[in-house]
Amino acid sequence: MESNSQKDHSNGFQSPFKSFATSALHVGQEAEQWKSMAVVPPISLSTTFKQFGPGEHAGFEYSRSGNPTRNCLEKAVAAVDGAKYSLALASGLAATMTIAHMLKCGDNIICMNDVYGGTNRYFRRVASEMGLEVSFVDCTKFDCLKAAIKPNTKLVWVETPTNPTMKVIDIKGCADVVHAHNKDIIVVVDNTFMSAYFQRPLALGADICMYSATKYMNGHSDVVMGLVSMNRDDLYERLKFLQNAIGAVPSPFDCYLCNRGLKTLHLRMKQHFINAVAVAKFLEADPRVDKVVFPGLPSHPQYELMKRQCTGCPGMITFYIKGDLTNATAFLRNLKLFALAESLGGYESLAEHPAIMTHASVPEEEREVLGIGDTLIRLSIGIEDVEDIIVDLDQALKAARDCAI
Ligand SMILES: Cc1ncc(COP(=O)(O)O)c(C=O)c1O
Ligand SMILES: N[C@@H](CC[Se]C[C@H](N)C(=O)O)C(=O)O
Repeated sequence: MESNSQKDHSNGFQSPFKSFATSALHVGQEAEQWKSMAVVPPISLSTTFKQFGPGEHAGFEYSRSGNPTRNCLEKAVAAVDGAKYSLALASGLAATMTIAHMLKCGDNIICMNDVYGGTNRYFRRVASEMGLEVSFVDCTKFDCLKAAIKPNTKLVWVETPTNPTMKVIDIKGCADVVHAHNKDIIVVVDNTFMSAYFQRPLALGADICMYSATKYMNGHSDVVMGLVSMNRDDLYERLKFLQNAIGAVPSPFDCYLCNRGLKTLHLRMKQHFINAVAVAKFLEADPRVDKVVFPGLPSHPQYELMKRQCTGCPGMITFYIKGDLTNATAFLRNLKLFALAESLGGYESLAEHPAIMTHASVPEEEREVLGIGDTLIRLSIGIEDVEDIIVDLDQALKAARDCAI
């Protein structure tokens, strides 16, 4: 992260990370690593690799344990995360599961009380069933976090901004609280919403930076993948072992695609940011909208924190439409340019209803407490022409209002 004096004063966020694009394009992609001198890493589909003698090989033995195309991706991701190491897994949830396998029966995990529905479901209905103890805590409040740490706490899991209510967690503050208590507690940040371009959790004190690469990191809605980056040698050794021992690895073709997607991450994120600010301003000024939650607007309660810990803001906007479920449904049904679909972070605009779709797995009472109600709509603003995005939202809001008349 650049120092305060190097801030980009045009928008108040931190300056972009130095040589981000150059690293994304070149680290791990050296043509010299291939006999063919291929400039674009080849897709290495072979499941196995010939050995010179038993146990004597050229760096690869079996594709689950290590794959040349996956290596290229992992090196590029480590570089853009400012990390020493990165590992690719079969999905974001496979990454979560692999991280959870570092713990043992009876260990405690503190998880931010507002996280992606599938993460909540994994911790509550899978990890808990296997003997891990999980406490859901509001990590935006350091007092609550501090009070929740127990002698058996081994891992703290936060997501920022949270999916879908966009609460922002102070990563450095959180890591400081946890590590002051016990430096061995592993702080994991789910960086899916921000991508490596806008936020570097490791530089802020986190031990592991994790992604659903299905989203912005790949950015083309055509790959399901997870990524984990870290600096600590011990964490890398353990996770590399688990990557192979559990075996939730991505295919070489998916690694190729994600590696390619990463090459335009900086360009995509800049456009997502520009488009999202315009859309958030449009929605905020619209009388058919009750409330907009977008961390890139001064109206967001943690806007100052966002500017302190991020270099910008992605295309994720949550808003509460006026009316009830009928209006929310009419809005979503009438969108034309936006697809009504789960997922986010692709080049195309998507809209969804978290209570019915992505967060249906969160118990209803918890959803209510978190504000994931009938009128909450989540948008993933794509990189189309922003005027067209706004025209589409405007006509769908009109249809939503008219359906109540
Ligand atoms: C913030 C966040 N983390 C993790 C996941 C899980 O990722 P995946 O779908 O790639 O398993 C998702 C979405 O599914 C998500 O939105
Ligand atoms: N993280 C994505 C994925 C959505 Se939910 C997927 C599926 N229905 C499930 O329950 O696992 C998002 O859009 O937030």
